[in-house]
Amino acid sequence: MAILSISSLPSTPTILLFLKTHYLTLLFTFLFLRILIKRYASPLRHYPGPFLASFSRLWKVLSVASGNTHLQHIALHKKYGPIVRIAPDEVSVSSPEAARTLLSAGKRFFKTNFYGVFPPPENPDIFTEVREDVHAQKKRVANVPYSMGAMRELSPFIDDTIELLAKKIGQHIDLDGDKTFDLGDWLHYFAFDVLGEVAFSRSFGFLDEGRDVDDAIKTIDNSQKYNGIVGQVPEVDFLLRRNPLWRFVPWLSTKNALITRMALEEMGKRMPFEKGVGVKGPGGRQDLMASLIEGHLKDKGRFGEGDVFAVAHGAIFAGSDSTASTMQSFFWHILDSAPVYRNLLTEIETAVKDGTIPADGNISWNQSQNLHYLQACLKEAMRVRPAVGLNITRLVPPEGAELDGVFFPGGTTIAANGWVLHRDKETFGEDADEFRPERWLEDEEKSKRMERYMFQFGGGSHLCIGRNLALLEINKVVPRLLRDYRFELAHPGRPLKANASFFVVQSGLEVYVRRA
Ligand code: HEM
Repeated sequence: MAILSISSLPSTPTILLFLKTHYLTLLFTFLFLRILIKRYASPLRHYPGPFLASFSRLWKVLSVASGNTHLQHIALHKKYGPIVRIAPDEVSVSSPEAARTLLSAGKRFFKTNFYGVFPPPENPDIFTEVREDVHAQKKRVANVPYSMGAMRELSPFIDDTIELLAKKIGQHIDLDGDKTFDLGDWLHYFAFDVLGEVAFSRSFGFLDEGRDVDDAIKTIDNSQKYNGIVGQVPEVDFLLRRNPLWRFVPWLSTKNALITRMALEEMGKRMPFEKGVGVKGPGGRQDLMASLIEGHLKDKGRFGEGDVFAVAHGAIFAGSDSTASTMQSFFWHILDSAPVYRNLLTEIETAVKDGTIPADGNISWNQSQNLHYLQACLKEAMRVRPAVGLNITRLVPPEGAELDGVFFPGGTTIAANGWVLHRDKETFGEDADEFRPERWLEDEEKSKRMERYMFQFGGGSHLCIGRNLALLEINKVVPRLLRDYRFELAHPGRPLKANASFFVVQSGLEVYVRRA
């Protein structure tokens, strides 16, 4: 047997010379091999999808950066079927049954690192906390102020905000009646001001000033764009926002943003928490911050001071664009369809005549629940245009798991997109792509089944904590506006502009408005 002597090995300078002269060939060979391994050595290799996605997460980054990832996912599933590979280790599923299992509490499909990119990085809140046990502890405290009972206590402050919105619409009619009115913007201001009242017993002043005060909406939207894109490659966050050098770039700091400032100011006013004095909002109001502080005082170890700030701050981030987007979708759809708008107005007018809802002033949650066609329109708007446009993602537990009869290996990321799930024909009917509120009123059993597969608020242990608040304010403001005003799209047939960053941020809901 020939023995290789040390002297026959290439010397270091020879290796360096080889690397220097062939580095490009080596680089391309390495990249080519990497592509082959990622694409073919993966247990997900059998699933179809875009070529780029089979070996790189770049497809996801580009998709989110385009702002159209929701529409791209609908198209992907139409082209490739129910399971599509959207990254080397990630598939998107279109089956609502699979999504139900994926989001079910106790099935151990935990959140991916995508969520960890959302601020504040130093103290995760309920949305961003990916450690399931820590999340459960925090959510137990935060669930209290978000219950429907607690929300209804705050109802008078939502009523005041509705009054202000109605007044502003009235002023527009008196001064500029023949000009268009951007209903979408005003609904956004409304959602923001409600959150200020609910969280801190203070209005943010958006409706008062009729503008995006301190560019708060813009700041959130820009932050969401960053979170959405970088969330696809979360490790990049350590080079950017989590990079200690980042905080020395003053214009990138969000410390001075209106919401952060207000949350910190309110916390400051109610300190020191230990004494339990002054914990409530002005006038002794039990607002979100007061409840969170009380939760902290009960168990400081599990719900720290940082959590009080993070959860209150997170409410504004998670609750404003989402609620605004939902109301914008609702109004656009009902105004885009003359028969739907006519039916809705007939229902409202009849309800006023028979006393189901009052002829003036605000409408209560219970009264609104009796407007069945309105409820159907709302569900249908949340079905065809859910406010979350990016994928909800979860990791398959290490031992692997089955979703709707298909086994996925441990560590696979599973993505589910509401825009895709809500278009499932088996569940919602052959015309699932269309906005048709009547589908909710045809058959009680069918309606219950559809309800089971609605994901506009997520599901399981991560079900949206703010859904009671969002539904309460929507159910109060929408029938009030429909009763008191008549709207007409300024650009009939023109779709809303929509950009999915995490929520679908929409614009272009311009209307003509007059008194009813
Ligand atoms: C119509 C309005 C809203 C919609 C459509 C909506 C939608 C959602 C969805 C789909 C999720 C699940 C995300 C996931 O698992 O990846 C979620 C979670 C969450 N939402 Fe909402 N949301 C709305 C309003 C609100 C409001 C008003 C607040 C707070 C004031 C809020 C706070 C949260 C929080 C904190 C979470 C994280 C819950 C958890 O992981 O346990 N949301 N929301």
